[in-house]
Amino acid sequence: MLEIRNLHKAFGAHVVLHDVSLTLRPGTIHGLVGANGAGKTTLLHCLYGLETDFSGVVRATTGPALRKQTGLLPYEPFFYPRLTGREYLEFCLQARGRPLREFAGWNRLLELPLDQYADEYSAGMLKKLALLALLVQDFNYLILDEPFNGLDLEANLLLKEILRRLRDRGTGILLTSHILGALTETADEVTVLVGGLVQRHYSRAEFGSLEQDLLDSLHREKLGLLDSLV
Ligand SMILES: Nc1ncnc2c1ncn2[C@@H]1O[C@H](COP(=O)(O)OP(=O)(O)OP(=O)(O)O)[C@@H](O)[C@H]1O
Repeated sequence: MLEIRNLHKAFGAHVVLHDVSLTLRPGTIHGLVGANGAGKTTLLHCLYGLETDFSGVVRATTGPALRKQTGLLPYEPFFYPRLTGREYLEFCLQARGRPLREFAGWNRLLELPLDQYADEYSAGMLKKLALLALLVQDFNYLILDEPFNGLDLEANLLLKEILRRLRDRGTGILLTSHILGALTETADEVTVLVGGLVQRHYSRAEFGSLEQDLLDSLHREKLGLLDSLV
């Protein structure tokens, strides 16, 4: 299990995460939802060790160190423009000390032109390349920041199915999305972050009220704003 306990993170005087706790169990998909600026990416960065200046506990409760058994899809992955897709995948494997392998199986699904340079890829193709680099590595846990963003309809459907199958064979997946349907169709539980605080954890059985709660809080906020304007 990956555990975040009492995570507190500030940038200077700006407190971005207040005492956040959540767990990612093997064989589950855990969705993280929240408004722009709520702290989702910061939370993922603290979990993965890209931010280190925080208080609280982040750890894998069993097995090797968290980063050894976890793959991260950053919100904006970096690509060397003059590496081909295939070279990028090989680079990712080598950087992890993993043996090189054939990518054809997974790429029959994603259909990337692996021998073209990354700077010839569209934004959606780059997203697929970053996902492919994770899929070929068989991680125990995946942390995915907006994995559906920028993918075409077919790739969105495919990714949902891939995530469900990985979950079913034991992978723990923590993902953020602004597309509520993508979360409720795949996730087993959802955590709502508001202003860096966990507002509530929802189990799958509670997803019906999740949409209504989000709508209510949105409406309350917007109506309050409207009252002050008109
Ligand atoms: N390196 C940084 N320095 C200072 N402030 C930062 C830094 N990174 C993030 N922040 C601030 O932390 C807050 C949370 O940002 P974060 O990117 O975690 O939000 P988010 O929930 O992922 O938003 P979005 O949905 O827009 O991606 C924001 O107010 C942001 O301005």
